[in-house]
Amino acid sequence: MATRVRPSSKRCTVIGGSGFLGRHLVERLVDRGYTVNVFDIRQAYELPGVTFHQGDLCDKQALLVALKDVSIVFHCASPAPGSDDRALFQRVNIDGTQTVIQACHEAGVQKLILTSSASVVFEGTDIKNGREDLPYAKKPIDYYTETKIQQEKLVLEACSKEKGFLTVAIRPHGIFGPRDPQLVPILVDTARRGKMKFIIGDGSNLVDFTYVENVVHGHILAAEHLKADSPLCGQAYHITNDEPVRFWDFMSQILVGLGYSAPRYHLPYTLVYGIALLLWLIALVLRPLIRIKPTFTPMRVALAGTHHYYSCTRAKKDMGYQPPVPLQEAIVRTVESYPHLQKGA
Ligand SMILES: NC(=O)C1=CN([C@@H]2O[C@H](COP(=O)(O)OP(=O)(O)OC[C@H]3O[C@@H](n4cnc5c(N)ncnc54)[C@H](O)[C@@H]3O)[C@@H](O)[C@H]2O)C=CC1
Ligand SMILES: CC(C)=CCC[C@@H](C)[C@H]1CC[C@H]2C3=C(CC[C@]12C)[C@@]1(C)CCC(=O)C[C@@H]1CC3
Repeated sequence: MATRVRPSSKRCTVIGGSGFLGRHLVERLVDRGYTVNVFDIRQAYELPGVTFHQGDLCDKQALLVALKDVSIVFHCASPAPGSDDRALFQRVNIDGTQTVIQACHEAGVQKLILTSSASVVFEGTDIKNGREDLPYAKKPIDYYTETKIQQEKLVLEACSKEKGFLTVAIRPHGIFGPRDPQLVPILVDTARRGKMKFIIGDGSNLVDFTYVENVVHGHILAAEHLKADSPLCGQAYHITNDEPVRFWDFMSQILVGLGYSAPRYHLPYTLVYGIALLLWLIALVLRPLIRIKPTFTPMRVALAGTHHYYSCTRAKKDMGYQPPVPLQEAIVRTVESYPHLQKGA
């Protein structure tokens, strides 16, 4: 009689492993002696010891090939948050995550670690030291967040000790670091277009920005602590730098580090939010004729002008999380990693 071989606990697949976070995660897993498969719609790099599987996570048959003999799956794929394609978010983040769960069951995967987002509780108003038991946002700030909420619920509800399938969700916030295609490049682009002169509000709002290696550390700790008798099963965990910083101080440090001027002039939050909302509506109405992408979307204004920082107490208690890279060192490493974005480069 054929017996099913239990996959090694150090064989894993990273869905979204070609992305910013995914690639850092893959590199760290390889360093720690894991055998890694990457599943992604694109192959962005090559790495010895890593097997790439190119495919769409909505395609179960393609996924099953990448999940063969694997015990841990990290799911960190998502369309870019800036997209306004609602159907794409629904297809990938909700339907696709259902497909991932189904494929994990069929392939005999034991653990699924989802990259969620701390924004699942954010409605555009202040959150100070928010804990994981805050309710999900009733009015999420965009389609991305709306589908991240549904995605997290699907993954956490799928956790079943009886079936031997354990799940956990990691909620990072404002990830930054080398190779990030989003935060620093958008910031520099805005500065180069002369639009980084203004501070929205009084500039005292505190926000979490999380260095990518700390986010990776949180994912690996979660995978290694997730056991049938552990408190992690079916739970969500904030993973941040645990050093809330003034949003505008953080942005200014990056800008000045790259040779640009820090924003100086204050504008009232409600005025900027109102203008951003108006521009967004105009862009929506004109969409059949012309595609306009405003720099200051209501979502970015809300993120730039409110307090939103989160407590990591649960992750510290249940998995011994401490951010290995402090914020100041993380900023220095990040600035040094973008010589091509320096002013005048
Ligand atoms: N960047 C940030 O500040 C934050 C990100 N997150 C979450 O972290 C995760 C990773 O984000 P990033 O690395 O920043 O994004 P990224 O855009 O760099 O990486 C996402 C990867 O998913 C892949 N992908 C997209 N659709 C796919 C599909 N249908 N099938 C297979 N692969 C697909 C992309 O090709 C890409 O390589 C996402 O789930 C995101 O929601 C959460 C909080 C903050
Ligand atoms: C005002 C201005 C032009 C700022 C530029 C920086 C922004 C692009 C980032 C500041 C906070 C970031 C952030 C995210 C994306 C990039 C920023 C808006 C997320 C929306 C990415 C996806 C998430 O899950 C939550 C993040 C919150 C913070």
